[in-house]
Amino acid sequence: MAAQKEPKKIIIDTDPGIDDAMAIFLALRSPEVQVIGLTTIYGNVYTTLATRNALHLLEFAGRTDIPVAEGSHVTLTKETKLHIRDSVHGADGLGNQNFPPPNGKPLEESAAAFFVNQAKANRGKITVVALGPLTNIALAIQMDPEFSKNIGQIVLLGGAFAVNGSVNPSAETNILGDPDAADVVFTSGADVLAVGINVTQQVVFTGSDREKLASSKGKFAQYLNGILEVYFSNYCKAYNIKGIYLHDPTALLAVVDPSLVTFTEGVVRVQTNGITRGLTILENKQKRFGEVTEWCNMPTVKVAVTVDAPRVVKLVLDRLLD
Ligand SMILES: O=c1[nH]cnc2c1ncn2[C@@H]1O[C@H](CO)[C@@H](O)[C@H]1O
Repeated sequence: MAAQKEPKKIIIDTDPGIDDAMAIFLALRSPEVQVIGLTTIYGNVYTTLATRNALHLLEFAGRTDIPVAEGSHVTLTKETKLHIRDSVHGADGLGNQNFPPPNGKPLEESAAAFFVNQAKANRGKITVVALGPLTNIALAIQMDPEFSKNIGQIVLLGGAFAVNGSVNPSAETNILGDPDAADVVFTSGADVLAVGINVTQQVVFTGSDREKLASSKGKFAQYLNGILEVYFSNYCKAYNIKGIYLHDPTALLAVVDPSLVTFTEGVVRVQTNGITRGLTILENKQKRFGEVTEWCNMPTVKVAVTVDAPRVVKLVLDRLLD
């Protein structure tokens, strides 16, 4: 028998968030990964609520052994006017289900310090799965010049490569949340895989998939079926579809099983101002430009280009139904 591979140590940077909750439960149900911490960030909700929801989700899962480190309340440039997506996720971020407040507390350590210290203690062994704006990771990069070398990989849900954004035609939600932080992360030299909505919008979880959750007796399936109501109704209004895009779960599963996506490689820069603020531009190498550009001599990243959508949906159901 082949030797059992050691699970990948992951830290999930999250703004829970309905599809974040789905991704977190998938991680907890996947033997291929070991969740060593959650870090929180604003995005779908404000950071304080993200922390509360992260603690709540771990308590629901019976996994209070996993620490939560609270992240930044402001963007990298200290902006406080944040883009919060509570219309998509409900005012509480978790589908307006009136869950009780958690008993636990976050660590004293900030999310950025947690990243720096964990990466130092486990050189090259940690994968960050980033499901919200990239402020905490940019702060870790600024805090420790060795961080981008110490961290194993950063798999992030973000960007809209050559397709319209999700907030406006140019920008995807997480990148628009903190475009300056995203540009720092993309140009940091770390091993980055960006899973953008050009890929995740191919992964549709339909009403009949949701019915499978509803008829399952599993506690995760039941919980998710409840919080998904708000998410489905927003997608019906926004995209006129009877299904939802599995953004965060796809990024998480790309870590669990890297063969689910294919990727290309190149330099990515982020527009940080103007009407296209939040736009992610990948240099596709089809042309050697005659002049010096903002993409020249920058480290490359991986950008997902295809996904095996049926296999992602099947894996989601396999892991969540029982
Ligand atoms: O319809 C939407 N509009 C804005 N943000 C969304 C929507 N659906 C999900 N997300 C949130 O934004 C990221 C994907 O761009 C995901 O992290 C998800 O939690």
